[in-house]
Amino acid sequence: MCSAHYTLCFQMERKQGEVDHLELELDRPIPLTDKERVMIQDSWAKVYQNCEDVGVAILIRLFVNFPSSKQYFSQFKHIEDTRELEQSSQLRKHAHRIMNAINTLVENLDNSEKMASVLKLVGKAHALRHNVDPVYFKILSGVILEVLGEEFPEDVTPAVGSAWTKLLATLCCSLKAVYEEVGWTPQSASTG
Ligand code: HEM
Repeated sequence: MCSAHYTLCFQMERKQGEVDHLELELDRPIPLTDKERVMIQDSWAKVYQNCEDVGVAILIRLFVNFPSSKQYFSQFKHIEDTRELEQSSQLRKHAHRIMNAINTLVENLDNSEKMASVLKLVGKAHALRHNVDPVYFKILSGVILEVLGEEFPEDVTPAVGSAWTKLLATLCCSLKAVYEEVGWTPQSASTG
């Protein structure tokens, strides 16, 4: 159900070949090289200067292209108007939280213990408190790659994009491992 749903969502946006490719890329964590760490940190410095706008743009893209991802947010799950969504304080707060968490990961690319502890907290909160299907982390990762590539074409070159794909694969795989550790099952989710 998980991966079928994911594929279905992505078919709205992408060609099947690209879906398979991205799904595969996000499915296995590959260690970053030193050069890739620098590429991520340099490009993130630019992105983080526009933290609020980029965070909101990412979430708007997620919620407009994949409306089922809104189901978890009590305050805007029924809102369809993009401008109204943009004004939602719950959305803006979550955008801020995501950007902060990514910032901590980027600042600690060479500290795997710190990265694991951040991702453990995020995974536990989403599995146990918010009951979010982990498929949405992959969907969000695809959206992040897309928005960064479009908004920062000079900084996010294909090589930089591929370094980011590796980092997001680590994020998705670590969160999946936390979900497994806490015994989350698709049946327990309300995927409405
Ligand atoms: C990189 C991915 C993400 C990060 C770093 C992140 C981060 C966070 C953090 C730090 C919180 C507060 C945690 C807490 O309740 O203690 C939070 C809350 C939440 N997140 Fe995420 N999140 C991510 C992706 C998602 C996705 C994909 C969804 C669902 C589609 C989601 C749904 C929620 C919901 C429903 C809440 C509670 C919101 C509220 O109470 O206002 N998150 N997130």
